[in-house]
Amino acid sequence: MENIVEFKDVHKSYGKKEVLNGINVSIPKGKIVGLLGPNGNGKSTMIKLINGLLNPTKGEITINGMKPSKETKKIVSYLPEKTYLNDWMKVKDIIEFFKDFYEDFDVNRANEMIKNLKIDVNEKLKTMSKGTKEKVQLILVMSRKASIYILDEPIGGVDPAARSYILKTILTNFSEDSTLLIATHLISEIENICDEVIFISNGDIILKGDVESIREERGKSIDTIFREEFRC
Ligand SMILES: Nc1ncnc2c1ncn2[C@@H]1O[C@H](COP(=O)(O)OP(=O)(O)OP(=O)(O)O)[C@@H](O)[C@H]1O
Repeated sequence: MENIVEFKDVHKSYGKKEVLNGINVSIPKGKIVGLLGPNGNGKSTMIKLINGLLNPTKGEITINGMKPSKETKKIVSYLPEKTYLNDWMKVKDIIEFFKDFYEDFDVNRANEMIKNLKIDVNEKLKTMSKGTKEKVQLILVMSRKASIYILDEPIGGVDPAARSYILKTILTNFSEDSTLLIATHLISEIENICDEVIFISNGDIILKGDVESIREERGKSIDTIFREEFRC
């Protein structure tokens, strides 16, 4: 199976603190992959490394065979944990901004989702609730025709009804030759859309595999396995 992202012996330290301890993992093309782990275990660090926002202390990361660079940014659609958008912008201005900035941005797809979620295009991000802001950002990211979508905690602030709509929308828009990597704590919500899961614990990958096979082998849901593995 072809892989879109590969981590080869990737270490990452912040000062003296090592937070990734030599990660070897690959993300296959065409799959929806859940990156799961408790707070502070290295999920965002892995995602920032893929996006070239951080450099590994040791080891190598490739996306479609290329190191993270300007070229790889063209094929990666990334939803960061914290917004980088200007608060004073209206939804319609942000859509224009994305249209100008990304060649692969599908305005019609964005407008349709905005309409279905009853978001006012004249509202500024500044005055929106946390959940609505999250919805807007997710819509923008999912409206690109990218090779890989990377979502860092995308639906934490969104109410359950909108969550189902959003997950459904992700699936509807998802083309079979693209890949989705989703880091989240909301495992029960996403386990039914994931093909594969990766568990990260203290900077090590402790479980990786096909969701169906893991469930069958252990006779438990991914959510239950997670709760057992990371019991406080
Ligand atoms: N800029 C930084 N400087 C120092 N330490 C950092 C920095 N960023 C992250 N860390 C530390 O690295 C570890 C991993 O953090 P990371 O954000 O990757 O975890 P996470 O699994 O994404 O957590 P969460 O689920 O809470 O977002 C944590 O102990 C965190 O405190």
